[in-house]
Amino acid sequence: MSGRTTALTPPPEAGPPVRHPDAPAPGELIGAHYEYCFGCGGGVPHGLHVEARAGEGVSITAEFRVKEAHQGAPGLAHGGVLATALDETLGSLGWMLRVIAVTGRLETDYLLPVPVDAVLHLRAEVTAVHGRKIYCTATGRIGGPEGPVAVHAEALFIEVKVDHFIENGRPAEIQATLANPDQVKVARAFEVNP
Ligand SMILES: CCCCCCCCCCCCCC(=O)SCCNC(=O)CCNC(=O)[C@H](O)C(C)(C)COP(=O)(O)OP(=O)(O)OC[C@H]1O[C@@H](n2cnc3c(N)ncnc32)[C@H](O)[C@@H]1OP(=O)(O)O
Repeated sequence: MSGRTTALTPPPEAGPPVRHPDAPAPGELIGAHYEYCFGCGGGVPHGLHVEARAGEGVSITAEFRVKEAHQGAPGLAHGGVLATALDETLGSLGWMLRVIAVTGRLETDYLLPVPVDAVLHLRAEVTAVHGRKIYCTATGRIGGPEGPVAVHAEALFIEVKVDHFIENGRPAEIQATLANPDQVKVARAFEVNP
């Protein structure tokens, strides 16, 4: 890697993103990729429960309501939680490309404080792809989908195979995940064979 700016700037030979023909239709709700994901899983009581939908092109829209458990300062969302919401939305872009990808780099700008109970209206899109490297951006707005931008991120995701999780995850969770037909269905949706 040759420095921060370069890492988030696609090289000239990078190509435009291509929406996969089997990507979910615009507006379609994308379920949690893992029940115990802190960003989207329904099995995490204090999780973010980000709800993502397929967008136009290679984009995702999502919503996250800030709860009391997400505070950093009194009545305000913690910056790390907001970065998680951006990260989660960006991670869902894999559905549009039909690849599994993990965050390599995430750079976040915080423009406005986000109060508890506010809904963060998120939008992420892929800007370029180069080999396994997926360049993308995301914004989170408050006060409505067209409201002012409260947070903005530039990110680089790296495509991985399912082995990435099998080799690195804790065995108990990996075994439970692979024994769950719903989870296997999610993995198949990405055209990987667990
Ligand atoms: C069972 C089913 C499960 C389904 C689960 C769905 C999960 C979805 C989850 C979504 C949840 C939400 C999202 C989450 O929270 S994902 C969780 C947070 N992220 C991680 O845990 C990732 C941890 N990192 C790694 O595992 C490895 O470092 C990866 C896999 C990323 C790369 O290691 P790998 O050995 O594979 O590849 P490589 O090192 O040859 O690099 C390849 C290329 O990439 C470039 N590069 C690499 N890193 C960086 C960087 N930091 N900045 C700039 N560039 C970087 C590198 O220069 C090279 O470029 P080039 O030289 O080729 O030009």
